[in-house]
Amino acid sequence: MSDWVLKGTDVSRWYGDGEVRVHALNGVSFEICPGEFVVVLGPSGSGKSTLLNLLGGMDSASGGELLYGEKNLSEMTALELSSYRRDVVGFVFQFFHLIPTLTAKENVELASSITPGSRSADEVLEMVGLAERKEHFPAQMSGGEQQRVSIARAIVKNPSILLCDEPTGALDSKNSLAVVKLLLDVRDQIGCPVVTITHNAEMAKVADRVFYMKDGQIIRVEKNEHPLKAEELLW
Ligand SMILES: Nc1ncnc2c1ncn2[C@@H]1O[C@H](COP(=O)(O)OP(=O)(O)OP(=O)(O)O)[C@@H](O)[C@H]1O
Repeated sequence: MSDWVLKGTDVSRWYGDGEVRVHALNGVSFEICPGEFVVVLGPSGSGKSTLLNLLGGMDSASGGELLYGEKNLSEMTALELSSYRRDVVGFVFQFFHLIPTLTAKENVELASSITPGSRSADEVLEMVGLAERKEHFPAQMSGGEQQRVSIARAIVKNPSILLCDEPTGALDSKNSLAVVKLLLDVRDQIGCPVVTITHNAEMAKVADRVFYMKDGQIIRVEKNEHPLKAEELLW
């Protein structure tokens, strides 16, 4: 068994051609290891979302190799990539993206219904502390609660990797801390690695490793020997 879940070697993503070519990602190499919590930090335009989209199979690299097990994501067929997104990856977005006409439980069940081997919606809603609110619609819930539902929706599939794009970006400090704590709990209970983009450098203190990005490159990887607990953060 390999000691990584995803491994990128010289991964690039560019848009356009000739003089107008934009290098969103410029030859990055990295590994995402089992059970680790990775925070990706960097200024706007540094390539964070591009990297996350490649890891999630929502976009394909222009060059280099991105391996999940023995499979290069860039060489997968559309059908294989679709299964990868459905069965392997859990996504959490800044603005939750819940379906407004479905209850919390129905939002979660929609995800479990398309993925074989999923957990039960009741179980994961309990895990995220929303057992009492599962029949509520998104509009009847706070932003923090909606993000909890979106985390439940991501983990009900038993993902092999959880990807989060600014999961606290739309939340106040109290709810942000609760979401960080929940993501750490999820990592501990499900055991999947978590990769999260943030603009908040404080969040990096709970990470096992921090990827610092600039101009389409990972310019530094920092390993935290003693990651903080969510309760210790000064948000
Ligand atoms: N579809 C696209 N076509 C052309 N250029 C793009 C496209 N997507 C991203 N880019 C460019 O690639 C670079 C990296 O963008 P990316 O969204 O990955 O940065 P980011 O670090 O996530 O930024 P932010 O923090 O603002 O979300 C930027 O210069 C961006 O303008």
